Amino acid sequence: MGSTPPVFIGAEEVEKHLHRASLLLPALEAALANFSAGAAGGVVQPVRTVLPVPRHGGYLGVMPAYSAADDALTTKLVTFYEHLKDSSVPSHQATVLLFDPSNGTLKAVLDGSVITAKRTAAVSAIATKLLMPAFAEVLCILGAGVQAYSHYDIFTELFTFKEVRIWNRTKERAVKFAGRVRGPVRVCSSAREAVTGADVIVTVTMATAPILSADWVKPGAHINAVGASRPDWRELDDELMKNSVLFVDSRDAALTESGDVILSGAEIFAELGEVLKGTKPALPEKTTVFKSLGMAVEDTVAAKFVYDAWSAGN
Ligand SMILES: NC(=O)C1=CN([C@@H]2O[C@H](COP(=O)(O)OP(=O)(O)OC[C@H]3O[C@@H](n4cnc5c(N)ncnc54)[C@H](OP(=O)(O)O)[C@@H]3O)[C@@H](O)[C@H]2O)C=CC1
Ligand SMILES: O=C([O-])C1=[NH+]CCC1
Repeated sequence: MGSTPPVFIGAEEVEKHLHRASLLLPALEAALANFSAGAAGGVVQPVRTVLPVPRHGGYLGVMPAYSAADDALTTKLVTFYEHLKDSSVPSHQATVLLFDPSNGTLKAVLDGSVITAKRTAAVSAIATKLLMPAFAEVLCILGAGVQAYSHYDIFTELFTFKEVRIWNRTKERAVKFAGRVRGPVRVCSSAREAVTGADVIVTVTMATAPILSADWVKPGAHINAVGASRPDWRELDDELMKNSVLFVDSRDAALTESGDVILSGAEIFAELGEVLKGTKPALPEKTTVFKSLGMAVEDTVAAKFVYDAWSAGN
C-alpha cells in the first residue's frame, strides 16, 4: 500500500557523490547540445519564473526541466537575496526535486546549493575550453564567494595557468580565498589590476552595475560572465558587450534576464550548445564573452548524476 516516500539527499551526501565538478562534464555537454537542438534534442525547459520578494530584496527562481536523453524530470527552487544582514546565511539557497518521469512520483529531494555551485562552474569550464585563446596563462576571478571557489577548483583542475589572480569588493574575503585554496593566488587591489593581461576572466559577483570595463581587457581574452542575472543588473560595460563575440547558454533566457545583454543591445552570436553541436564556430582568436544565466536542464542532469550514484551505494 502507498508509494515509497522520497529520499532526502543533503549537502554532505551531494558533495560526497559529486566531489569534483568535472564529473558532470559529459552530461552537461550533452545537455547543452540537446537544449540547442530544439525539439529534436528532447529538452523541455521554459525560461525560469523569477518571483521578486521586494520587501526583503530577494528572488525565488522556479526552474523545471525534462531531458528525454536522460529520461530525467526535475525542478529546482532557488532563492537569491541581495544585501543579507546575516552574513552566515548564503545569498543563494537551492533545492532540487527529482521525479519519476514515467508516473510523476517524487523520488528525491536534493540539496541544490552544491549542485548549483558545481554545475555552473563546469559549464563555464566547457565554455572556456572552447573559447579561450590558444596560449592562456593568466586566470582572473572577480568575486570571492561560493562561485569563485567552485570556478577556481574546476579551472585549476582542467587548465594549466601560470598565474591566478583575484579581486573582490571586500579585500579581506579575497585574502581569505587566497589562503584557503590549494595553489598560489595573487590578491589584487583593483579589478583593473586583476584583469590587465588576463587571458581568461570569470565574473562571479552580485554587482548590479559594471565591474569590468572593455578598456582593461586584453584582445582575444575569454570572459565567463556568471553574475548579473536580472534584466537591470550588470557586470560588464556596454563596450565590452558590443565589441566581443557573445555566446549564451540560452538565447531566450539572455533576452529575458540578462541586463548585460538587454541593456547593451549586444548581438548574440551563438548558444554554447550550438558550438558543441558544431553548427556554430567557437572563434577562440577573438575576444569572447560567455554570458551564463544557468539552465534548469543543467540541474536535471546533475541531480540525476547524484541520485544514481547515491542509489548505487544504497
Ligand atoms: N549563471 C549561473 O548559472 C549562476 C549564476 N550565479 C550568480 O553568480 C554570482 C555569484 O554567486 P555566489 O558566489 O553564489 O554569491 P556569493 O554571495 O557567495 O558571493 C557574491 C560575491 O559578489 C560580491 N559582490 C556583491 N555585491 C557586489 C557589488 N555591488 N560589486 C562587486 N562585487 C559585489 C561579493 O563581494 P563582498 O565579499 O564584498 O560582499 C562576493 O564576492 C551571483 O550573481 C549569482 O546570482 C549563481 C548561481 C548560478
Ligand atoms: O541558475 C541558477 O541557479 C541561478 N542563476 C542566477 C541565480 C541562480
